[in-house]
Amino acid sequence: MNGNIESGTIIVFVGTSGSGRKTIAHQLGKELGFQYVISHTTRPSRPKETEGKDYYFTSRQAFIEADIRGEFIQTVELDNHFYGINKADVTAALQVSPVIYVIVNRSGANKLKYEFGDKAIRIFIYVNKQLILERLQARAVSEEIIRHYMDHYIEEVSYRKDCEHVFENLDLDETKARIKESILTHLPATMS
Ligand SMILES: Nc1ncnc2c1ncn2[C@@H]1O[C@H](COP(=O)(O)OP(=O)(O)OP(=O)(O)O)[C@@H](O)[C@H]1O
Ligand SMILES: Nc1nc2c(ncn2[C@@H]2O[C@H](COP(=O)(O)O)[C@@H](O)[C@H]2O)c(=O)[nH]1
Repeated sequence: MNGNIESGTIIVFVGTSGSGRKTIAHQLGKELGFQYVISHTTRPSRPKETEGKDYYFTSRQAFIEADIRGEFIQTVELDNHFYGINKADVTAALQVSPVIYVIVNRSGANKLKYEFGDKAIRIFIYVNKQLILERLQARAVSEEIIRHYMDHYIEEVSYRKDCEHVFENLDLDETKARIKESILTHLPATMS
């Protein structure tokens, strides 16, 4: 393992935005007792998002200053907004649970793989572009967010070849069951 990251397993949920990553990650995290590491972001919060639950929403200046102090394990800039995972949040989460999880894009997944090595398990979740569009429209998501998801689709979907496990999320319960089974293969039997 690189850097000073303590030993522990990190489940990295990655994939195409709108494919159901958050739904699956949080439901499995709750079921299996994994601790979530909340990202920090400079993007404005969206309807129904809560500070300290979905993200830590922060100003651009505060984010940059924290980055200069070396507080982030990884950062990315997407559509003029910064996102990052704070090292102290990772440390704190690992004190609560030996298995933690994050939801990030491909560059974040790459960096976490580099830092955690074999202890990072990348779970790639996707559905086809048309299905994402239909799901977003059914939820009356804004045109701006839909465009944001669609713009990054090709870049994100091509990352699946690099991940430890890949899942198409058609039936939610079935996908969750398959992901759970895969995750458990990486953990001691006492955790199942
Ligand atoms: N298998 C499924 N079938 C139908 N709808 C689903 C399925 N899985 C998740 N959804 C729904 O799709 C929507 C998007 O899911 P979610 O927010 O979990 O996606 P995401 O990939 O985390 O997206 P984001 O990029 O916003 O983080 C939610 O309304 C969720 O309830
Ligand atoms: N590399 C990182 N990616 C992150 C982080 N937090 C969230 N994300 C990913 O960014 C996109 C856009 O998110 P949105 O909430 O604005 O739609 C999505 O793929 C997230 O999973 C992070 O800390 N690092």
